[in-house]
Amino acid sequence: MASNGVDEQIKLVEGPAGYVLEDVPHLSDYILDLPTYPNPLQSNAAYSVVRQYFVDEDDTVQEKIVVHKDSPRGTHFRRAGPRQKVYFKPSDVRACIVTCGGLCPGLNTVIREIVCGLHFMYGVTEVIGVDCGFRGFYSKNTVALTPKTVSDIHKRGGTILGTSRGGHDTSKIVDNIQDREINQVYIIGGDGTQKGANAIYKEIRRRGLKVAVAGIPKTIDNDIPVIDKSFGFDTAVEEAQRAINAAHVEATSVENGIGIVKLMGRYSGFIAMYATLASRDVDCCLIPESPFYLEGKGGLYEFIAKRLRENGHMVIVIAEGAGQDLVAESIEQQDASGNKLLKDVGLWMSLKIKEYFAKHNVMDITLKYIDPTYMIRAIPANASDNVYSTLLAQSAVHGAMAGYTGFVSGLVNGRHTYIPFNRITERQNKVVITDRMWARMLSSTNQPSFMNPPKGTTEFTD
Ligand SMILES: Nc1ncnc2c1ncn2[C@@H]1O[C@H](COP(=O)(O)OP(=O)(O)OP(=O)(O)O)[C@@H](O)[C@H]1O
Ligand SMILES: O=P(O)(O)OC[C@H]1O[C@](O)(CO)[C@@H](O)[C@@H]1O
Ligand SMILES: [Mg+2]
Repeated sequence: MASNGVDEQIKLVEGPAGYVLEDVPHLSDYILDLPTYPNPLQSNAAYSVVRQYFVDEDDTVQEKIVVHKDSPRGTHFRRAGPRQKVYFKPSDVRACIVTCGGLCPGLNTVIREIVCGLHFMYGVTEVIGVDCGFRGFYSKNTVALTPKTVSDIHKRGGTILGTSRGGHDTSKIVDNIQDREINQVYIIGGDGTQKGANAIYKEIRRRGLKVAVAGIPKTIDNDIPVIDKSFGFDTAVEEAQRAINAAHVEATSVENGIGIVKLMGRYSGFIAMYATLASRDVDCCLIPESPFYLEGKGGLYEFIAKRLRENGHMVIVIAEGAGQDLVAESIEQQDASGNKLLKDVGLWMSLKIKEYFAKHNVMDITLKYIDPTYMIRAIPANASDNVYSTLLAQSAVHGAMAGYTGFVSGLVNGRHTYIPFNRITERQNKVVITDRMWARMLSSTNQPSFMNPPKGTTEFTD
């Protein structure tokens, strides 16, 4: 095994033909002579009939599956799933679960399936929930979680544990983990949360504790890299259809009707792009990754006037992070986690359009602005996200029981894997506007590319 020796977390294993495994840490990397136990699943009636239920230690999943005949084999991740041996005696396990960051459909499903997976697959009975995010470790009481208490929570939106932004104090959190004799920590949250989880893992390792830290990436914006998509994303896109439909009905019911829908997406426009593609009623989709301008040739005002003349109505979907540089602002504000607080670009754009059409006497318009922001994330997961969340949770449980730590459970090319924290926190996933998906979206709306703002007009102001 080759380790780069720079960061104890990065474990690289190289093989023939350019094969690289970006492996995840294991408790045995820093604690010697750990005892192992046979996996209780071997005698579980549901699983023992499955041939090859246990994952081979050497199974890995390739990151890039489109290759040429001479391509190197490239990066791989460890395949998730149950191992023959586990590193925890079930009766010794004391697990905890925490949810942090914004809400996302499926959070309760993940909580439920960690509790039920630990209980029914491994016979673990001690699972506690941390109240209200990271700060709950040191400022709140915990709640006992049993299969009974979580049995129907997947039907509810939100998180039964509560969530928060800010309040991450690594040493206080790890002190608390130590004091409560917790030895498995399941951390559900987005990019910020997983950075926090990484810090917790590193501190636990520095103290030499036998505590497995497993992350389950959560982001409604789909902005976590490497993984195929995040749980809850499908549900959010589906719910966004209701707002787009409403905007379309409003716009088509009047002369020169314009419906504007603002959707979530702080830095990444995935929800807006997929919701637009799914709907086919959208005339223009604006996302943070693709700057646009209002005035002049090729600008938004010109396009709106053209569409209204052609069709008599139009629908615009705008991601909340789009066009932020257009919205005049003096003081930049942040939330408790340090995330930039955004201006309401949907409202701003609605006012600008109304003002422009009135001032220039272009035509009489009727504009309705719909902001379903929190409605698309405060709902229970749909069927597909429920199944997906279940498998992510079960993978995390299998990984922690097998002694892996410092990892997130994630889907890569349709297979469940364990990915080291650093790989998902080092950058954000964004819509690549030179990729085919954005081109498909453009061809569905036939909107301007906004690539060539006319000279003389201020590029990003009106
Ligand atoms: N770099 C960091 N190191 C340690 N903790 C962090 C870091 N960034 C954020 N956190 C903590 O993680 C938690 C959640 O962070 P944040 O509010 O940014 O949400 P998130 O996990 O990114 O989810 P989302 O943005 O999808 O809603 C907060 O408690 C915050 O203090
Ligand atoms: O208002 P809150 O709860 O901070 O959450 C808003 C943010 O959360 C996100 O959904 C990410 O989870 C962003 O798209 C959005 O800007
Ligand atoms: Mg975030």
